Amino acid sequence: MKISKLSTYRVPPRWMFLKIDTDEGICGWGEPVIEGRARTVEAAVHELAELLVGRDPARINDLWQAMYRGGFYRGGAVFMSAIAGIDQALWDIKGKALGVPVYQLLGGLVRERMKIYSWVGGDRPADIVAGIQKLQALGLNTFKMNGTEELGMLDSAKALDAAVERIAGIRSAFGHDIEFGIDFHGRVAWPMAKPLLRELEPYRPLFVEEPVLAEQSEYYRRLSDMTSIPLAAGERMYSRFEFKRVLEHGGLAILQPDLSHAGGISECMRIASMAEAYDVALAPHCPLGPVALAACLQVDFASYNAVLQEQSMGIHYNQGAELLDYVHNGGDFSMDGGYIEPLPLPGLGVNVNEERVIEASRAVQDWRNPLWRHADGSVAEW
Ligand SMILES: O=C(O)[C@H](O)[C@@H](O)[C@@H](O)[C@H](O)CO
Ligand SMILES: [Mg+2]
Repeated sequence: MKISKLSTYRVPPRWMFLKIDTDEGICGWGEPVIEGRARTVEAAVHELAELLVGRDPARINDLWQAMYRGGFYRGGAVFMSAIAGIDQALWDIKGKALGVPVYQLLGGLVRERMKIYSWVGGDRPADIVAGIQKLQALGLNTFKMNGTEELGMLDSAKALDAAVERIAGIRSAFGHDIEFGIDFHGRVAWPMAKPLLRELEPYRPLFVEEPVLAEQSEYYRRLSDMTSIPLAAGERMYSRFEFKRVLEHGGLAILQPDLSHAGGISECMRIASMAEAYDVALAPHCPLGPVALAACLQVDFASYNAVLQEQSMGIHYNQGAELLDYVHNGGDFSMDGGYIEPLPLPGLGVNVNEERVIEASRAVQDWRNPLWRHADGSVAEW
């Protein structure tokens, strides 16, 4: 079998799908994208195609190494997202060619179902209690929300009180019948991370995500030493070579690699087992589409330390299309009771509605995250 063509489709809400065709009629799908930089990743995918067309798609490891090492420069969000989507599609082809779900090729199931969580509250966290009540009706009991709005490097007690009162309100509404993670989303700088974590301690969130920005990861250990709240990060780290340093330095209880940013299934399986060696849990990041989620689930079902899976159903970013709009087998992604079962179809387990993808790609707008500014006019972390 030989790779014959790579086609990319940027589609609403802010995703990109990659289709890899082969000379034997089997195709594979991937989801290479950096939210807000889809065209840049698209260019990277088509540059990498020069290494792939004419090659045997079964040789995933060699193709991965050639893409990663072959261009001298390596790593980073754009390049590793391009590799990630290509890797997903190669695993999809392999599974389809052998007639098995990818998790079978990764050693088989370690669990019967995978716990999922949903976003509530939007960019500026609001109406969280109502959001949780709506999803509780669907049987979900684990959620995530932004912890703050814009927050200055040195902000007021009032700003901290607003963040804490929001969380206190959740606990008074639901007690411990639900669990939730709080995403600091890179908005909290080192000077504010310590006081905010301390004030949130009594409400026992399941985790706090990106307590400081990934480029400040040397603080994870110091923050972890001063709080009992499990700290999580990983969506803005892009290979095992970055995760290695964070694991050695310590501080993170949960790694959140993104299957569409951190080199794909091949790389995230390696990151998962590195984390397990340090007794660190895995909770793949996935605010994206169905192919990215399917790739996450293949890793989740083959990784002992996978504990929680993000998915984008109802997320505030999904304007113009929803998680399952581009697939024929949406029923396989049932989340009743807050769990997903192994996807039954061979490959990644997604039956992509190609006609719908092509049609949607014709009228796509470029998505951009907002540029926030503080009251003094300086740029604020979004
Ligand atoms: O935890 C999450 O889902 C992420 O922080 C998410 O909000 C961002 O990755 C967003 O997709 C960037 O455009
Ligand atoms: Mg996050």
